[in-house]
Amino acid sequence: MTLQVRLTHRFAGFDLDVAFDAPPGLTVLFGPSGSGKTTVVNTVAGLLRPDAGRIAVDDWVLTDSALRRHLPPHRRRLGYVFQEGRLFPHLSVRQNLLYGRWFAPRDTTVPDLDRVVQMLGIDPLLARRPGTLSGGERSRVAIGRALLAAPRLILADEPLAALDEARKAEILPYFERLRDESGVPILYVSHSSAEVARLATTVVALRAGRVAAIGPPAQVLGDAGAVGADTASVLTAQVTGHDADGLTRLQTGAGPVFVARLDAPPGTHVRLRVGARDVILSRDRPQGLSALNILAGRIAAITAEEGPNAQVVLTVGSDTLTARLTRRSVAAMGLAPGQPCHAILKTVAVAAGDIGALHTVPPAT
Ligand SMILES: Nc1ncnc2c1ncn2[C@@H]1O[C@H](COP(=O)(O)OP(=O)(O)OP(=O)(O)O)[C@@H](O)[C@H]1O
Repeated sequence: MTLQVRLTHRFAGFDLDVAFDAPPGLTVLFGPSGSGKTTVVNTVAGLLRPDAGRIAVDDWVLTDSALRRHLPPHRRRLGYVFQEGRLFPHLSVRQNLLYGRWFAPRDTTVPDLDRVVQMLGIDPLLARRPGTLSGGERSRVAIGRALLAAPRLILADEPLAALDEARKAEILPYFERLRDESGVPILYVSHSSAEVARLATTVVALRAGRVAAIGPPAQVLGDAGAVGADTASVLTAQVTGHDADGLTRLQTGAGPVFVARLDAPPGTHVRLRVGARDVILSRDRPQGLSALNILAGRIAAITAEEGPNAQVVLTVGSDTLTARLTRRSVAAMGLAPGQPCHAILKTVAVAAGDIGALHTVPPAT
C-alpha cells in the first residue's frame, strides 16, 4: 500500500504546495517548526479540507478536490499515535486496545489482540488504567490501539516528543516493529534527525511549505539544502564482537568502528548516525590521536555553504559521509574531489539495531 499526497493550501502568510508518495514502511515528515508538517497530517487525517489536491492510499481515495470527494476523519481507516498516547483514562488498557476495533469495518480481518499484545510487550499491563502507566508504556498501548483498528494508514504526530531520552529508547524498537511488520504505510512527523536516521524508510524534508528533498535517510540527512545545519550521515555496519573493555566492535565498508557496548549479538546489522559537525578530515592517516574511529575514504564532492562553511562528502565503502568544515580549512588542506582522505569521527551514535524475527502481525487488508 502506498499513500499518495498532492496538495495545495493557503493560509494568510503561508503557502503549502507538496507532492510525495509514502511507500510501505515508515515515511518521516521532517522539517523545522512552521514548515507545514501538521498541516499535511491534518489534511491526510481529514481534519482540514485543502484548497486543492488528491490524497489516496492505492485506489482508496480520501480526498480529491476535482471529484469533490472528502471523506470525514472517521471513515478514513487511519490509526493514530499521538504524543502521550491520548488514551481514555476511565478504561483499562485492554478496553483501550479493544476500542480501536470499533473503527475496523466488519468485513476486514482485524489483527489478533494476543499477537499485538505480545508484539508490544504489554501483557502485564492489560488490567491497568492509563493513569498508572509510564509515558513509554502509554505509547506502546497507543500503538496497539492504532493497529487494532485494522488501518490502511498509520499517522504518528511527534509521538515521542513528550518522552525523555530513556523512554524514547524504550519505545523506538516498537516503532521499528510496526514499520517492519504491520504492512501499512506509516506517516510519522518528527523534528529529530536521530529519529529519522533510526526509523525512516523514506524521508520527506519540508521547508516553508515545499518538499525540499525526498529519499532514503542517508541521502536526505546529508543534503544541507534540505535539512540545514543538522546535516548527518547514516552508515551501515555490522556487529563483529564485544571487547573486554566495554566497547563493541562494528565493521563498516571502510573499516572498523567502536562504540559503547551494544546489547546485540555479532552479525546484527545497525545504522550509525554521524553528525557532519562531528567529522574531522585529514589527508594522511592520523597518528597519535585519541580518536578510535578513523575511516578511509575518497572525496566525492565539496559544496560551499552560505557563510564560512563547506560540506565535504566522502565515499566510505558503499556509504557516503558528510563533514562540515570551514572553507578556509578546505583551501588550506588543498582538498579536491577524487582525493583519498581520512575521516576522524568524534561521535558515533547507533541509530538502529536489527531486532530480529518477531511475531508477525498480519497485514490489515
Ligand atoms: N488554521 C490555521 N490558520 C492560519 N495559519 C495556520 C493555520 N494552521 C497552521 N497555520 C500556519 O501554517 C504554517 C505551517 O504550520 P504547521 O503547524 O503545519 O507547521 P509544522 O511544521 O507542523 O510546525 P511545528 O513543528 O511547530 O508543529 C505556520 O506558519 C502556521 O502558523
